[in-house]
Amino acid sequence: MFMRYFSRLVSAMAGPRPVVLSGPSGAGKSTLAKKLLEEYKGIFGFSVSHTTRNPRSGEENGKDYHYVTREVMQDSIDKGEFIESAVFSGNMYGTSKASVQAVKDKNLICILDIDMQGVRAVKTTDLNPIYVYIQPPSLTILEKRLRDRKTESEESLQKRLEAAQVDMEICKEPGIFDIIIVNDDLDNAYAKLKQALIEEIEKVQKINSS
Ligand SMILES: Nc1ncnc2c1ncn2[C@@H]1O[C@H](COP(=O)(O)OP(=O)(O)OP(=O)(O)O)[C@@H](O)[C@H]1O
Ligand SMILES: Nc1nc2c(ncn2[C@@H]2O[C@H](COP(=O)(O)O)[C@@H](O)[C@H]2O)c(=O)[nH]1
Repeated sequence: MFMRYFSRLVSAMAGPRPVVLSGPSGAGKSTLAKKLLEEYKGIFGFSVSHTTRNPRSGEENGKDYHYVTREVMQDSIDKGEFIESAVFSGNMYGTSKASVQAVKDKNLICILDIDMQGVRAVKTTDLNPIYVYIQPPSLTILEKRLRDRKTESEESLQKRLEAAQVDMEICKEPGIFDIIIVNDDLDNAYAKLKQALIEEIEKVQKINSS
């Protein structure tokens, strides 16, 4: 009885579990994250990563990413300011401790959109997220979606497709992801994502209404 009460208290104090969205570039992670943030205002918060890549048209510094130089990013990593960092398609990306803390401070479910190297690194921390893998229906469809997005040079596109093939093998490792969602029809994929996160969503809704 006491132990049950104690473990509930500890889990309430820890706040909601974060959610990691991973999967190949172009699989639909940011599309799905944006839908969660839009539908559940005051429930989810986005961990704004740092990157050395250039902003795409329409992206905002501090909202989509913190855009920094390699020197600034490396210096922050060396100072221990990052939970994890990785080089993806020739650019540096990383999750700062401050970005996650800013979301946690508001008692929101923190969404991390990170690559497979980031997943491996987060697994060595005490963040305890729900790991969701967003899978494209096929590599052919992934390539079409990436090309249609018109954000990548041919070189970047090829690097991303190569990484996608590796990712799609790794994601089969037992226990690495809590759920794999095939993003074929967007509405179906989004419904599955919400279902996977319902416990955490209800936890925050309860806190907000009390
Ligand atoms: N279910 C879907 N059906 C058709 N197009 C989709 C679907 N989901 C996402 N898209 C489109 O595919 C493209 C890639 O999606 P998105 O940018 O969300 O991928 P991502 O996984 O966040 O990629 P990255 O890792 O490069 O940031 C976008 O143009 C998006 O509008
Ligand atoms: N390990 C990390 N990966 C990250 C982070 N932020 C984004 N990403 C991943 O990078 C690729 C490419 O993103 P894009 O915006 O250039 O298309 C994608 O797979 C993201 O998930 C991070 O902080 N750490």
